[in-house]
Amino acid sequence: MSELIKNPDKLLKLEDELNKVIGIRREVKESDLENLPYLHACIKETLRLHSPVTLLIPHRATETCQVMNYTIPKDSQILINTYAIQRDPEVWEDPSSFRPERFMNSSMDYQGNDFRYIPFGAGRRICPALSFASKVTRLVLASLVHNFEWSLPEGTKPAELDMEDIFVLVLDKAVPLKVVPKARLQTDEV
Ligand code: HEM
Repeated sequence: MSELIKNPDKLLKLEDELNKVIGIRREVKESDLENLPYLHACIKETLRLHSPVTLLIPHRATETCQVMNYTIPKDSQILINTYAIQRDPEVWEDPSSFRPERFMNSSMDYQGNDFRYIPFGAGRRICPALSFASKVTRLVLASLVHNFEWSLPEGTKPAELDMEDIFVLVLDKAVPLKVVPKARLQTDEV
């Protein structure tokens, strides 16, 4: 929500997709998700920039192994810095910008097959809730954007939003987002 409020053109694009696919007379359903590629791209881009588990869960090398030119001794503790990987300028164009479009018409997904993008980890210890989390985050974001118009409290400009992250157990927003909702659906369901 913070990135969308900060980038009103992206929010408009998402509202537009929701209006076209669902219309403004009913709420979003789980079965709509497969027809909302821009929504999915917004979630992927958010997980790239603001991956909650920035160093994955610590892993251990069960045997000495070679990774590129590095020898990893048996029993080393391994931390994978997804925060750095997913903002690496050698891999990502304009890495600090919120650009969901980079995931449109792209086969890159978060299933752990592409080490440039691993917000849920990879391999045997990949997040077991990947599929659940992917659906719930899309459903919640779609419902928030589809059911309400969002604006900032008077006097706050999108460009001034504080986007600093804070590292606790997972990465969180240092300054909570304050927004004002206004119902937009023309239905009695909300
Ligand atoms: C967007 C939401 C989520 C993200 C980005 C996420 C990400 C991750 C990551 C990066 C790992 C570590 C993988 C690794 O070290 O290779 C992990 C592990 C795990 N996640 Fe998630 N997760 C999310 C939601 C959830 C939810 C909702 C649950 C539970 C209902 C959950 C349960 C777990 C568990 C139990 C593990 C440990 C798996 C193991 O070590 O074998 N996650 N998750």
